[in-house]
Amino acid sequence: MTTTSPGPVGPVDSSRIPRYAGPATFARLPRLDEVSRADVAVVGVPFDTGVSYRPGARFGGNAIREASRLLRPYNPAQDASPFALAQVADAGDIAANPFNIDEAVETVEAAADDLLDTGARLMTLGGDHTIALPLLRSMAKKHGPVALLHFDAHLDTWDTYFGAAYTHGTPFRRAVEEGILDTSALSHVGTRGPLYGKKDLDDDAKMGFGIVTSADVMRRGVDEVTDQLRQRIGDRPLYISIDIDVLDPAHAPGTGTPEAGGLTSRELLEILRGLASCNLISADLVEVAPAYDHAEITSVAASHAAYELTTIMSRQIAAARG
Ligand SMILES: N=C(N)NCCCC(=O)O
Ligand SMILES: [Zn+2]
Ligand SMILES: [Zn+2]
Repeated sequence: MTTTSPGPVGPVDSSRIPRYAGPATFARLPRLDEVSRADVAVVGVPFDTGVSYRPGARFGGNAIREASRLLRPYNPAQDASPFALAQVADAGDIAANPFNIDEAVETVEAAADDLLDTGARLMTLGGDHTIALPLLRSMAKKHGPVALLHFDAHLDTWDTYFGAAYTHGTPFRRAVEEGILDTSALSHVGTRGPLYGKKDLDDDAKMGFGIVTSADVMRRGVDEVTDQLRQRIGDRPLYISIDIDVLDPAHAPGTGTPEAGGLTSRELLEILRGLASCNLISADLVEVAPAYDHAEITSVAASHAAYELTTIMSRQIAAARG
């Protein structure tokens, strides 16, 4: 006897229920507890105790959910209906201790482990960049050391702040030290802005990172840059971490450590689309701080970036299923 599976539960139909009605989930998708399991779990991490300047990214995930109400089910840029190809669901938030960074890092890692154990890929909505470390630990337990594509104005490979090892400026140095990254495939994209000294760049290069600066994207163009990134990544398991401050403050004012001269949202979305053939195991999008936003500029851009990443993962899940 053959049983026909009902297929993925998609978003609320905005032609029947106005898109501004009801509590927000990412893209109006079902909650994880409303479906039996998810291929892609969108999960929030409301945590911002690791920031060095403006706080507020603890509210980022919910701001992105609110801004994502306008996402529609068909993605023409990738010719795909991501929420029909795979079950994407909103897994709610990981409750991380705001008064104890070490404990919060452990909580995020354990929660990510639990979600990965169900076979889901993660689309994590931050939160500040500290959370990339426990997420990468969890990825490495499942996949071994992973390739990293890091979109950010900042290197985030600094050593410590005020003696603290776990901060939003230090996750990738910790990750390299812990051996959880594949150091033959590490790239920063969108880097710019003043540093503490030239040594920041020397240290970063010694860790294995290649840099595509924000100015490189402008001079060389999206296609050439994306080709280069694809070649460096190959077919390795890839984790993408997007700090929304990779965008120019004109495109993302709502963030904690803004730097002038960044990418446009169009450039970011096009680079992401160009990575659709990579083996994307999970991704995060961090540092949206809605108190500094205007008219949801930042959270709309973030919701679209998360939509492209989700589309890439859904397509790959569907392709692997055959
Ligand atoms: N990860 C982000 N957004 N920023 C890191 C900036 C670290 C600093 O204050 O030098
Ligand atoms: Zn940054
Ligand atoms: Zn960052």
